[in-house]
Amino acid sequence: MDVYIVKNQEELARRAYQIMLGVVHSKDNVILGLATGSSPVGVYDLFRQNKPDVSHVITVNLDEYIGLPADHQQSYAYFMKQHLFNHLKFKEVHIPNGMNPDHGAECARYDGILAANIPDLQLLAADVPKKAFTMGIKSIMQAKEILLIASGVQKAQAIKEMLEGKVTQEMPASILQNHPNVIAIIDQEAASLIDPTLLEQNPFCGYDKS
Ligand SMILES: N[C@@H]1[C@@H](O)[C@H](O)[C@@H](COP(=O)(O)O)O[C@@H]1O
Repeated sequence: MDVYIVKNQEELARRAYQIMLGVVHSKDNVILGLATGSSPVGVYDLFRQNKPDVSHVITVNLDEYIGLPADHQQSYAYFMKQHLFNHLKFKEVHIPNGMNPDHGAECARYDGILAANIPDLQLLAADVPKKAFTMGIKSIMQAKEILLIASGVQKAQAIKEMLEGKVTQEMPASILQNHPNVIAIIDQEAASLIDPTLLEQNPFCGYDKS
């Protein structure tokens, strides 16, 4: 895993955008796996501002709440439209259909697994469903390249465990230790608990002091 530590969320978004743009420009058919949540918002802002040609790019989102239609403001489909899909013309965009009553069929269709194991789901608003369709770890591990971004002190313990701990289901991101092509961009707050000797010993670790 190549780990880059950057100053703040703005720098993180800039670096992540550059890497994604490199992938977008690298060939005629590109498939991007995309997430929602707060982490990629700055990256999507840069896509909207710069409007690169993505007419050859297919996107596949990670997840969707079961029971929410795509036009519901809490749905991930709505989030993606607001932040990205209403502003750039992709070749195709794919998000699990939260309204498919046949969950097995929807999982099969999306090559994912039923009932997302999202640890903080109970912290979400009461009107948000407790279950989601999500891409499985196996599918994620089949990606040719994985870009992980993390910012803020609230991610520090998870980042430490992901990099330093053993590979375990309790810390799903730890499995990325076994993927051959991962770039992690982490801001200083999220990197604050990483053992400094790990950073010194790892030739792939970069530390951006700018
Ligand atoms: N559906 C999204 C996920 O795709 C995302 O990985 C997660 C992380 O959110 P954050 O970046 O806010 O930590 O949020 C939601 O659950």
